[in-house]
Amino acid sequence: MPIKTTVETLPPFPGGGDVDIAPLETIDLARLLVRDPAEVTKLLKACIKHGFFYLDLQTSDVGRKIMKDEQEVLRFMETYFAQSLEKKMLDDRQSFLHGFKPVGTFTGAKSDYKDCYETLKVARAEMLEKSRKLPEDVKRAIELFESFMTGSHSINFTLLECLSDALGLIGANRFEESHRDGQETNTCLVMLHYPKSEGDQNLGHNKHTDIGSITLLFSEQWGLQVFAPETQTWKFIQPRPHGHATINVGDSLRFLSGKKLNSCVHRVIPPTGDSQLEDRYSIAYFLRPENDIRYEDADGKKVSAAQWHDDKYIMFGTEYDKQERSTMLTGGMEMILGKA
Ligand SMILES: O=C(O)CCC(=O)C(=O)O
Ligand SMILES: [Fe+2]
Repeated sequence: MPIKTTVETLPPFPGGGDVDIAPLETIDLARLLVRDPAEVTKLLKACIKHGFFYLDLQTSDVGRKIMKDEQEVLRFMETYFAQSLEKKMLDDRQSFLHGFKPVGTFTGAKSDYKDCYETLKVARAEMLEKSRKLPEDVKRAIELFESFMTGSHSINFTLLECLSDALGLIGANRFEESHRDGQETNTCLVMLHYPKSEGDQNLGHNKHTDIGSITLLFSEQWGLQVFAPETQTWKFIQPRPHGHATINVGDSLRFLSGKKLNSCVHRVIPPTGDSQLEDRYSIAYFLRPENDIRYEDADGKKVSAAQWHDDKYIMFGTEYDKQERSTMLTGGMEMILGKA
């Protein structure tokens, strides 16, 4: 019997008082796997309206397997990130796609702050070829990473196929055709750690839309917020551990859909205010299109997926006021949703 997530078992809000929670839809993976027409329509609606939803993983084998792997990846992360900065910096490849990134590389969740998270990235291509360049700790747990990333990829691909069906796309216009196996891509796994910290100049993860097509996100802890157009305020996403992933549409899928699908503007801030009172961990699998695929960006300019990826990462590190003057950070969504 699958364990069902109930409201009673969900983690309470650590900030105390009332919390404004984003009303996200829940989509059932098992129903999508059999292409249940009502569930496929529900998926499309969620991707048009908010571009953010929960995916129930409890009802299918692939879902239950990924939940099990996720627990092991979290244990891996606790051990990995507990190492000294000096040791982790050995995995820094000065890359947006591979290896370690220290805290403070990008702008933070408020002006004058830098980000408050470190990451370890594993690109799908390097995992598939079991590259010698992979971080040593990842190599030692290669079976886990292979299983987790294969499962994540197949779940995201199911979503992609269902969205192509729902939009009636055929032939080369189907989304799968811009995400073909064997083509160069920036698809990757990112493990994020927000270290416990108090009163310094680092805060959360600045507002943004995701670069790629579909993000499969796991976090058991509070901190993730979405900008709600109906109230023009930030709302927290209720973490739903042991049962659900959070999915969001990224810029690339929005652009590939001719801007029919929407992506959500989101950020991470400590639920207790200005300081991160506990270590927070999250895991994101970013499905991205082939590097050579071209689409029209938020300003109507033709750009390749690889260029959008690199330019957006550069924007993540650019000063606040320059970010505010560009449509890049939020993929043009602020023109639709309102300014976050
Ligand atoms: O840490 C999180 O929950 C979200 C991270 C995120 O939005 C991202 O890495 O794009
Ligand atoms: Fe994100």
